[in-house]
Amino acid sequence: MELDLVTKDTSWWVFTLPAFLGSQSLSDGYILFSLAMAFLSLAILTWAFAVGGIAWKNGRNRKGHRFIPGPRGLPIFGSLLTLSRGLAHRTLASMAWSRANTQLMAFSLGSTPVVVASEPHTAREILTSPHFADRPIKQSAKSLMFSRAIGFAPNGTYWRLLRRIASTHLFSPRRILAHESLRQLECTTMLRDISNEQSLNGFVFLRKHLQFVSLNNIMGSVFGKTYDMSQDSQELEELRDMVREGFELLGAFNWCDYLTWLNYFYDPSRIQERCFILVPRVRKLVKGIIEEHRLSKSNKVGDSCDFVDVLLSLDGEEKLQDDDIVAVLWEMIFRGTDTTALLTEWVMAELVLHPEVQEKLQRELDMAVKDRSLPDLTDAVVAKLPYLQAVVKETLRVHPPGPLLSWARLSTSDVRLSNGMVIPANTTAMVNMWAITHDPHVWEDPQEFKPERFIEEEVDVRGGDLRLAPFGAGRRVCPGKNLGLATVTLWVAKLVYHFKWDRDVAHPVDLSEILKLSCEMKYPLHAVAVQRN
Ligand code: HEM
Repeated sequence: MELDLVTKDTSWWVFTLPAFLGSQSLSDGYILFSLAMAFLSLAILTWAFAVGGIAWKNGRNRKGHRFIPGPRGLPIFGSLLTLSRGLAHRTLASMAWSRANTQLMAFSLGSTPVVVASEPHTAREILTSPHFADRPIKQSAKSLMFSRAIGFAPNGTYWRLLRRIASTHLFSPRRILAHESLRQLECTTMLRDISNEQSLNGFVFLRKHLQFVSLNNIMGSVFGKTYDMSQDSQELEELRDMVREGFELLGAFNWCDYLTWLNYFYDPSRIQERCFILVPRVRKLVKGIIEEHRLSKSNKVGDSCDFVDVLLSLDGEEKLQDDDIVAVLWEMIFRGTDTTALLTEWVMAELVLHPEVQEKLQRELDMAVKDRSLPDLTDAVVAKLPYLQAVVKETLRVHPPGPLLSWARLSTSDVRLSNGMVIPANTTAMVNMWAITHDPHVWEDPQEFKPERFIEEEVDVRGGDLRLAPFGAGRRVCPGKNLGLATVTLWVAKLVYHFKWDRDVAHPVDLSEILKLSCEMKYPLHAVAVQRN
C-alpha cells in the first residue's frame, strides 16, 4: 500500500511540469518556483527524519521493540547512487560492518524500502519464513515473461505446480542420473576442443568452452536438443545472442525500477524497448522447438524424455498454456547456463593460483580412477571425493555466484524477528551471502582460499547451514542446486584429471569481479592446459 502512495507522491509533477514550462507569465514562474521549493523542502524534511531513508518514513522501521537501523542516503534517491554502480555486495557489506548493522540494515532504493541481512541467524529467519516466499519483480523480468516462470511467479498454486513438476521431472536424483551420459559426452567434446585450442594458441580461453558446454547441457536435458559448434551455426548463434541480450537486460541496473516516475522520460539503456524486441524472438525459437516435439509425436516416456515432453504431456488442472511453457523453458536456459559456467571458471582460476591445491586434487582423482580401474570419472565417483567437494565448496564461499542471492524476497505481511525487529509488509528483503562468507566472526581467515576447512568440518551448502548458503534456503531455495553441483563437480574433476593448469604469462589471473545477473570474473580466465591423461 505504502509503495503506491509513494509512487503517487513523486510522479504527479511529471504531468504538470510541461504546462508550467510552456507558461510565459511571471506569476506562473513564481508558482513553479514555489512548488519546486516546497517539493524540495518536503523531501529534505521527510528524509531528515527517516532512518533508512525516504522509503522508511512514518516510522516504518520502528514497528518492533527494536528499530531497524540504516543509512539515510540522499533525499528522493536514498542509497540508489551508492548502489547503482560497482559491486553492491561489497558496498553493502562495508556499510553493514562499519555501522555494526549486520543483523539487519534498512535502506531506501528510491521509493522502495529494503532490508539486508548480513549475518546467518537473521538470514535464516528471512529465507525460511513463509512470509518471504514472494519476490519483488523487476520491470525487465516482467517484460521478459519471467513472472510466469518459477523464479518470479508469486507464491501460490501456479508456482507450487511449476516447482513440483520441475522437482520431479528435471531436478530429481533419478533425472540427474538419467542425463549423466549427456553430461559426459558434452564434457568429452569440451576436453577435445580445449586440447585443440591449446595446440593452436598455446593457451586456453576457458569461458568460451564452459559457456558452450553449459548451454548444450541444459538444451539437452530441457529440450532434448544439442548443438554442434561447427554445423548449427545459425540457430546456435541466434540462441546465444538471445541469452546474451536477456542476461544484459535482466542484470542491468534499471533506475525506473526504483523511481517509477522516471519511466515517462528516462530509459538510457532502452531496457523496455529491447525487451519488446527480444520477447518475440524468444517465442519464435522456443515455440519452434515445442512444435518439433508435437510433430515428432514420439510419445517418449520415462527417463528418455526431455522436459519439453513432460510439459506437453501435462493434462487436466496441470495443463499449461503455450506461453507459460515458453516462459518456464526460457528461464531454465537462463538459470542453467550462467551459474554453472561461471562457478567452474572461478574454481579453475583458484586452482591455477594455488598449484598445491591443484596437485592435491589431482592425486585424489588419480587414486579414484586407479583404485576402481575406471576408464574415466563418473558422477557417482566424484560425489564421494572429499577434497574435490571441499574445493567446490571453498570456491562457493569465496565467490558465491549470487553474492546477494540473485533474486530478493518480498514480505507479504509484517514479520517479527526473534531480535525484536519487525519487517513491515511490502519490504524487499535481501541476504548478503558474500558478507556472511567473508565475515571473520563467521569464518576463520575468510580471505584465504583453504579447501581444508571443509575437510575438518562438514558444511551443508544446500540451504541447511546459513554460514554458506549459495543456493539460498527455504521454500524458494534453488531447485537446480543438485544439478548445478553435479555438473560443476564433474567438469572440474575432468578438467583437472586430464590437464595440468598453469598460469599464462601473457594473461595473468585477475580475480576482480563484475556483478551482472551473477558475479563473474571481470577478466576471463586464460590458462595453459598441459595434457595429463
Ligand atoms: C552453481 C549453480 C547455481 C547457483 C549458485 C544458484 C543459485 C540460486 C539462488 C541463490 C537462487 C535464489 C534462492 C532463494 O531465493 O533462496 C536460485 C533460484 C533459482 N534457481 Fe538456481 N543456482 C544454480 C543453478 C541453477 C540451475 C542449474 C538451475 C536450472 C536449470 C537453476 C534454477 C533456479 C530457479 C528456477 C530458481 C528460482 C526458484 C524459485 O523462486 O522458486 N539454478 N538459484
